[in-house]
Amino acid sequence: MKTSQTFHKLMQYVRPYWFFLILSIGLAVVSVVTQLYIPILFGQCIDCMLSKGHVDLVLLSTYGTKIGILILINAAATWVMNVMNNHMAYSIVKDMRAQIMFKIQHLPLSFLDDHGIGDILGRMIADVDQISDGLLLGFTQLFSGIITIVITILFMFRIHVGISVLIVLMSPASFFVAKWISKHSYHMFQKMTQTREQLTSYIEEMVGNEKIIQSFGYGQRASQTFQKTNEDLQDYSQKAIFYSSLTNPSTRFMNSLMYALIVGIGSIFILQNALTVGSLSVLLSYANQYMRPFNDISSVVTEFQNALACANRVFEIIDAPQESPEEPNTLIVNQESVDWQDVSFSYVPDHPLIQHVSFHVEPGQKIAIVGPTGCGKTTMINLLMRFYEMDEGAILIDGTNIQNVSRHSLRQQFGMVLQDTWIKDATVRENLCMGRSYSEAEIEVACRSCRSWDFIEKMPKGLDTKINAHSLSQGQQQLLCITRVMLIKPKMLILDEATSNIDTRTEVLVQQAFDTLMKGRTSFVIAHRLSTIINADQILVMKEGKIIERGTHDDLLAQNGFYANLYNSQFEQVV
Ligand SMILES: Nc1ncnc2c1ncn2[C@@H]1O[C@H](COP(=O)(O)OP(=O)(O)OP(=O)(O)O)[C@@H](O)[C@H]1O
Repeated sequence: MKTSQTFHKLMQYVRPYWFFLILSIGLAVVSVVTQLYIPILFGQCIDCMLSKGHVDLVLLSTYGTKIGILILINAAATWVMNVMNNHMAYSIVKDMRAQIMFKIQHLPLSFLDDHGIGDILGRMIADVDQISDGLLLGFTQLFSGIITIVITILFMFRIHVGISVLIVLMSPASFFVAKWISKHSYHMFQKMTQTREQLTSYIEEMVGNEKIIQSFGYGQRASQTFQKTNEDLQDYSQKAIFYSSLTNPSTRFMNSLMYALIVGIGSIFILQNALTVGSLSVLLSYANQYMRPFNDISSVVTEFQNALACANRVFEIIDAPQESPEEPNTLIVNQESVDWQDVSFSYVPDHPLIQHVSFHVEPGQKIAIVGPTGCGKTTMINLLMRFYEMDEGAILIDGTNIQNVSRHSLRQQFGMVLQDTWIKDATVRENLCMGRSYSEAEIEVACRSCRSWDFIEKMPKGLDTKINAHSLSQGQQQLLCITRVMLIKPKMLILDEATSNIDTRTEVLVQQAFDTLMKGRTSFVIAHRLSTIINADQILVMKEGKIIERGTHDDLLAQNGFYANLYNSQFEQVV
């Protein structure tokens, strides 16, 4: 997106706060006018001091009082303006984060899969903070800076046209120096933001998987990669700061040159009686006031450019195409029969994955999907739940095409227990109920039937014990997740069996809990251990996205094909 487009989009977030913006600009005018009038009064004070022993004290005290009042008005206006600006900047940032959060919930899963959590976190937290800093600086310094420049020119020209023209002509020099520097720093700020993003993702990945890293002895390699990215970040940050820190000294140098020139030329005008000493002091003070916003604006521009780079990344999320609009129809399920009709799908165009898959599931049947890793088992579930939309074919539930009903009503029919358990930092009860209300008896029955009551009962406060993912074993987490689904009483089930990292005794419990849950429900089971699906009504054997064999366990063993091989090899391993 072009910088002007990003700026325009950013301004749309400012629009709801137009009242505060106008108030802030009004207060900036008051602050600038009072600030500029004070030097005039000081100049008049100087001209009251005619010579040694000749001071007009009455006039001096009148000017003194006026100066005092103006200082008070200036302080009050500046303070209220800052409060307004803070309110605007933080409100805009709040709106932006809310919109990103909303958007994330409506983005297709493919966007989240492609970008990763670290990247999205970085955009939502660090980038939005940077936008807030840029906006705050923009509101506080850009507006008052521009107003200062305009009003100072008017005040200066009233005092002496010649010197005012000199000041106005010389001022762009320092501005262009600053602009040249900020162009270079923008590039570095962009690299700095990208690298910071990489670092966030990397830390998140490494800390989240610390146990695996330790067990593989990958720590040193991980540290080296971390160190390289960390050093890059240091390098880009230092370069960005190096360029941007050049702005102030170089513009100040240009200003000092101009200051010296005004004093030289001004003294000639005083000698010719065309200017008083007081007026020259006012002009010098104005030259200073006039140049300050240029210096401020140049550093604001640098900061604002950084904010625009971040805004660009934030808008990439906000503007990303949403999931296709929801169908108004609701899926009503009575029988729970499922039909897959010639379904094909690929994540990447021209790389077909699921190819012409068709099968029929009778109500209440248990369907097991087996096959080597990467054959597309999880993808089948992604299509059934419409996390991804199929390219061809149709899936019908009780004769209704799932494409023609709302995703929400489709997903409501299913209870899912996945390998990755999700335990909130909350009480056992909150983890089980997930915002719904159940009676104490309902919870206990569900817990008992799903074999989780034994360990919940032993907890210090039972259902009201606070838990998190680290305070429970993998098996206990699984049992809680199964109980959670049991409480919802879904019509159909999707189970991704996670029996690999739990002990044999708990595995038996989990299996019993799964069996209880599946009783009478149409269930899709992604099976990793074939011993757990021997009693499935239909086993679909997948290879490279196609169903290559199907039937019951006994049918498939009798076929003595791929499944029989797979089963025998697992069985041999166990023996
Ligand atoms: N979001 C994605 N974008 C692109 N390719 C993907 C995506 N998700 C999965 N794949 C690829 O699709 C193929 C099938 O993945 P899938 O997760 O369905 O396999 P699986 O049979 O469930 O494997 P496993 O048994 O290891 O869980 C794999 O080659 C995988 O790399």
